[in-house]
Amino acid sequence: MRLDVVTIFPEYLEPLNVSLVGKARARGQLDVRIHDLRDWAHDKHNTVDDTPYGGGPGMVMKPEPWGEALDSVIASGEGRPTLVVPTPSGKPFTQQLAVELSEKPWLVFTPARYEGIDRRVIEEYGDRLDVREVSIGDYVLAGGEAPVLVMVEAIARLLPGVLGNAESHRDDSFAPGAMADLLEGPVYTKPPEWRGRGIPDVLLSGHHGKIARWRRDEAFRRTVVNRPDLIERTDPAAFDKKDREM
Ligand SMILES: COc1ccc2nc(C(=O)O)sc2c1
Repeated sequence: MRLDVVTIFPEYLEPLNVSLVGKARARGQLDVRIHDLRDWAHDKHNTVDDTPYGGGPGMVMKPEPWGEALDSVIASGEGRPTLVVPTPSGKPFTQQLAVELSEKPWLVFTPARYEGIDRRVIEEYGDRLDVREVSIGDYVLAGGEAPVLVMVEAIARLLPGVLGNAESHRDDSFAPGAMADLLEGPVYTKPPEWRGRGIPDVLLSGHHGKIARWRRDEAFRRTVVNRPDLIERTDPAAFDKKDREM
């Protein structure tokens, strides 16, 4: 997968050089290119914003630098990328969307600052590309760079060979399957006792069926407490089937 990010804060994307994404880049599984939008702002001050038509607070990102930047990025690759536009007014970023985007050959992210990007940019590229306007959640941020980091991690970990243990996907919170809409349950590791706290006996029993059932029950319990909204979405039949397999 190729992945481009156009931003006025390239340094904000430094975390894409480390850990899971950094290793995937080093292995050649991910081709990440970060571009400074100001390289396409040609006035003396590399201006990328201006006052909003119709008045109102703040500034709006000008269409010209974005148009030149996106034309340049798109011309530098093969085929047509999917444009991912982080915006508070976008559709929710979900695990399902992460899976869908992880199957695309080329993503271009356009994190905004100020009050957002002139609407005509989205319309211009929406005429020829698959454009996804996406929000990572209902809270107020100052720009789209942090959402890009979140989305890239969620997407990159789904790429073949990026996560060491293929099994790791299976029990992810929100991953497809009988645990599809349950949160992950508690996890434990050595030492067997820590500050007087031990390990649940079932995890030491070696009985895989009982362990699997305990983990599912704990996931269910945590979901009821923290995300009761997900319980309605869980298919009881999948549970019964899973019970029979354990
Ligand atoms: C000005 O650019 C912004 C501002 C807030 C914001 N919030 C996002 C989110 O995903 O919630 S993307 C985004 C972009």
